[in-house]
Amino acid sequence: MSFFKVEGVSLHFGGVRAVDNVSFNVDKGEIFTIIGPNGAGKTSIFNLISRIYRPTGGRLMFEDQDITNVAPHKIAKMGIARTFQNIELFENASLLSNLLIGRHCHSTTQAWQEALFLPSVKAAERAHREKCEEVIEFLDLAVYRDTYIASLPYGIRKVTEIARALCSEPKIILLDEPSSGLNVEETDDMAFWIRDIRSQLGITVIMVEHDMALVSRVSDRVLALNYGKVLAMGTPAEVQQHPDVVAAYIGA
Ligand SMILES: Nc1ncnc2c1ncn2[C@@H]1O[C@H](COP(=O)(O)OP(=O)(O)OP(=O)(O)O)[C@@H](O)[C@H]1O
Repeated sequence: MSFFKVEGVSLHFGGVRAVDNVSFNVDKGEIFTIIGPNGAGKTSIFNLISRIYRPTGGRLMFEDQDITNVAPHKIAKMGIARTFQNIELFENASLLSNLLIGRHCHSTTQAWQEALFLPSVKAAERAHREKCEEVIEFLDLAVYRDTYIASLPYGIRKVTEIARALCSEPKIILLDEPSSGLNVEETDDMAFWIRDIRSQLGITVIMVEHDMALVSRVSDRVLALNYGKVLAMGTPAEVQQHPDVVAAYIGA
């Protein structure tokens, strides 16, 4: 069984080929990173996987199921969660409230049951809170649990976004530039979190990242894109030394 597969996927915006016939596989438990100069098509691939965009051609397979036409909310329910390049949290809510929102794809109770506050609703609520507390503990966020997002330092917000994605208990987490805006020490911590997400939680990581030191430290394999096309794929060292990749970055 192949875990996650992108097969000949394209995305065109008018005349712009943001993604042009791209194929790759990601194995279960892998840390797979997509790199490329600005405008290479990295975010477009994330938006295709999370179904924000519908591909112009090709298909996406997850655990041998064709997910090309699955609705975005169902993608989350199937076990694919993501973070965004520009943090997307509710600023005027506590860290814990933001995580509880991240659990909503697991909600099985109906509005009428919630209105009556039935025992099943109380049990579900307790389970949601327990999961959030587990994630808070895992990412060392307990001290910030009740703090409003607006009052949190940027680095903690980045970790909170990851926490929110983890609360949905994903099989794959898509991290869009996890180190952007972080200082050296915070980037160092981020490398540990990324590796722990894989090693301790068994979650597969697909990441878009510009910081090549971080890419080399954590990635099993790297895919390099330019102008929507695959330039190279392999270990971080193989891809970094690939002449087409070197040329793309020098020309960028
Ligand atoms: N909604 C859109 N409408 C039109 N063109 C778009 C749209 N989204 C992306 N593009 C174009 O598609 C190409 C790929 O963009 P994308 O954002 O995927 O690149 P990227 O590799 O993520 O870049 P960056 O590193 O700057 O975030 C670019 O030429 C971009 O201008």
